[in-house]
Parts: sequence; C-alpha cells; structure tokens
Amino acid sequence: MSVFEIEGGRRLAGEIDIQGAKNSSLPILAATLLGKGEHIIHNCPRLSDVDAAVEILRYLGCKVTREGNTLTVDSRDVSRWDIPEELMQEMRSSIVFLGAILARMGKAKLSMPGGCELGPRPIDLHLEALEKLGADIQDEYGFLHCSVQGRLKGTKIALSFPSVGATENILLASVLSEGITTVHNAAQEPEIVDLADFLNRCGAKVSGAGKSTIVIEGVNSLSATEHSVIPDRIVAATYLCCGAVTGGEVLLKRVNSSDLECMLPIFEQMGNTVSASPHSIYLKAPKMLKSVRNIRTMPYPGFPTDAQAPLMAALTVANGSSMFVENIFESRYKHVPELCRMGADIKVEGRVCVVNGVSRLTGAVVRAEDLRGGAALMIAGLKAQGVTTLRNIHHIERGYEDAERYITQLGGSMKRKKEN
Ligand SMILES: CC(=O)N[C@H]1[C@@H](OP(=O)(O)OP(=O)(O)OC[C@H]2O[C@@H](n3ccc(=O)[nH]c3=O)[C@H](O)[C@@H]2O)O[C@H](CO)[C@@H](O)[C@@H]1O
Ligand SMILES: C=C(OP(=O)(O)O)C(=O)O
Repeated sequence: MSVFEIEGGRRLAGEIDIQGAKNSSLPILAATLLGKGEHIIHNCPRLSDVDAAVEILRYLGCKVTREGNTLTVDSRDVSRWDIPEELMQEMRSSIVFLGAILARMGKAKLSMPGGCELGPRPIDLHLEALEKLGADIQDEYGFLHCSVQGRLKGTKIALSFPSVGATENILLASVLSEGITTVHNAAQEPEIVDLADFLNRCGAKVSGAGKSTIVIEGVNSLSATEHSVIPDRIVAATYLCCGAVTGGEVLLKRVNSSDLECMLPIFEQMGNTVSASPHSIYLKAPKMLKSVRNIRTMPYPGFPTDAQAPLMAALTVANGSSMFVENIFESRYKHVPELCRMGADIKVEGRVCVVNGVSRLTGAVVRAEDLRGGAALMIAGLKAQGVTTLRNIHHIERGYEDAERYITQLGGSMKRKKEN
C-alpha cells in the first residue's frame, strides 16, 4: 500500500496549472455515448475515477485511448446496456451513466452506486425524474432494470433539491427525447454548464444551464465533438489552502476564477492577499491566518461542500474560532478526528463544527477516510512540525492528479512511499 510522507513546515511558493475538473469529466465521458462517433476530450485529468469511467465505456463497447490528458472516445459500436456491479462500486458517480445508456439503448441495467463515504446518497431524485421522462424502472435484488417504449418524452421536472447528479442524468436522458423538458430548481454548478456546453457541441439544444431553470429541446440524433474540460475549482481551492496554511505565495494558472467567486472572499477574510484575473489566481498568505466566522456549505453559487474539509484544515492554525455548517451531506466531518490527532482543536455537534485555532500542528500517522478529507490531512501535514504519514491515499487519487508533484513544484516535501 502506498502512503504519502509529508515533511511539514515548508513555505509553499510558486506557480502551478490547475487540472481539469473530475466532476465535469465524468458526466462528459458518459455523454460521449449519446453522439455516435469519435469524441476528443481535452484536459481530462489522470484520476482513478476517470479510469473507472473509461472502464465502463470500454465495457459498453466504446474504444477509448488516452494521449496525455486527451481522451478519444469512439462510441459508434455500443453493444451493451448493463454495468457490472464491480464497476458500479468503483465510483459513486457511475450513476450518471444511467441517463446516457437509457437514451442511447432504450434500456439499462445497473446496480446501486458504491459505498457511503459521506453518509446516505440516495438516487430517488434521479429515478423519479427518469420515470417522469417515461422510463419504466424496476428495482430487483439491488439491480435497477430500466426501459423505455420508443423514445423518452419531454416533460416538466421540479427537483425538490438541486442535485448535481440528478440534473446531469436529466440532461443526459432528455437531449435525445421527444419534445421539450423543463427542469426547475436545477443544479447550477459550473460542471452542469460544462456538460451542457459539451452536449450542445454535439448538436443538443440545451438552454439555461447555470441557472435554476434549464430547458432541453429534444433532438433526433447527436454527433461526436471535440471539447476541453473546465478547470477543477475544488482542486484550485485546495492549492490555495496549501499556500495559505504555510504562509506561502502561490499563483494558480489555467483556472476559471469566476467559478471560485464565493470562495475567494473567504481567503481574503483569512488575511490573505488575493488577486484574480479570469484565468489565474494569486494568493499571498499573512504570517498568521485569521479565523472566519461562519461557513455554510450550500449548492452553487454557495460555498461548496467539497471545499469544506480543505478550508477547515487551513483554519486549524488561524487566530480565533471558525464555525462550519455542513448542509449537503450528513457525514462529512470524518477528517476531524484525524486533524485532532495532529493537534487541532475541533468540536463537532451534528452538522456544526467549531474550529478553535491552535498555535501548531504536529506530524502523525493519519488516514484519509474520503477524498476531500484526505486533501485536508495533506494540507495539515504541510503545516505540521515533523513528518506526517498519510494512509489510504487511493481516496486522494480519485480527485487529485499527481498531488505530490504539484506540492513538490511549490517547494513542499511530499513523497509517495510503499508501506507494508
Ligand atoms: C461526481 C460529482 O459531481 N460529485 C459531486 C456531486 O455529487 P452528487 O451529484 O452525488 O451530489 P447531489 O447534488 O446529488 O447531492 C446533494 C444532496 O442531495 C441528496 N440527494 C441527491 C440525489 C437524490 O436522488 N436524492 C438525494 O437526497 C444527497 O444525499 C445529498 O445530500 O455534487 C456534490 C454536491 O455539490 C459534490 O459534493 C460532489 O463532489
Ligand atoms: C464527493 C466528491 O465526489 P463524488 O461525488 O465522486 O464522491 C468530491 O469530489 O468531493
């Protein structure tokens, strides 16, 4: 098993390019099933979740090749409509393949997506929406059997919560449907806009993506296209936290700073100097960070739940107390006991978490329990005195491309080691 060994206490300084977004790449790869032909997807990060999506595409019959960060997906000969359980378990967002397979093949069979890292992650909104579009869905022994007579039919869907995955599944299923679909209370995340842009390049008629009402006018067929995935705003926020916590100075390039609009003012409140141009963000940290009163995770454009753990790690050494309220997932504080083992002072009460800044963290052997919690421990390790051994790094590899290379490029010390 590999671990990260982090020698803390070094000031991070320098510039890095930000990788493409995991949460865009996955639905876009699913969407390649819809336009028959050879798609070229640039800026697709090398991540285990992307590998899992590629495995699913290959299983279904697509030919997929990678050259650097460009994936070519030939989706002409799709012959299967099921996804084996082991592939479904590998990646939570495998569920976005449901809408795409159903729209392409008229049927789909897959099991429930894996695990429950962040607490329960039901898919009721996905299934209700697909049923509303005309799909028949039977749940038999943990497998979903979905089918549609003829084509799916456009309809009005009002989501009770702006679920990112459900919005994506609706988009994927409805672009090839008959008639018009209107989605009210749709998710507005930048990754939804990226998916809609990709689909429109294939010939779809999607309008309103990025707003709370999306209108999809179904078309008869889609073609293949070339597209570049947007930069990953959560990875960008993570490296800003690395700079902030180490008293550093970082310049992020190839980033969409407008996608971080709700996060940048928080870095300023922490005492950092922040300046942003459309595609770069510069941060210079103060000697000591200041606490932030209140961070509530919300659907976009609110503060993202995925940035909660990384920001918390940075605030463990701020002057004063910071409060977090996690409103999206029930169990997203699994990094807290591990941060406390490194000397942090954090109290959790249900959805609320209070971080009392401490003067120092110390290196320890800690375990990532999920992706962003792992990133938080990496950030704490960069600040801590002594060596931190970070275990379970497969979680980090789901979302961060070559984390150790970027940290080293910024002057930090983080090495991948084999542990027996
Ligand atoms: C691959 C991907 O893009 N993952 C992101 C996506 O996950 P994901 O698409 O799973 O997140 P959702 O927006 O769907 O989930 C948000 C909330 O809605 C609930 N819910 C969702 C669907 C449903 O049918 N029923 C239901 O109750 C979930 O349990 C959760 O409490 O958005 C999350 C929220 O921004 C991010 O943390 C994830 O990084
Ligand atoms: C929760 C995340 O991803 P996923 O939905 O793929 O688990 C994340 O990216 O932080």
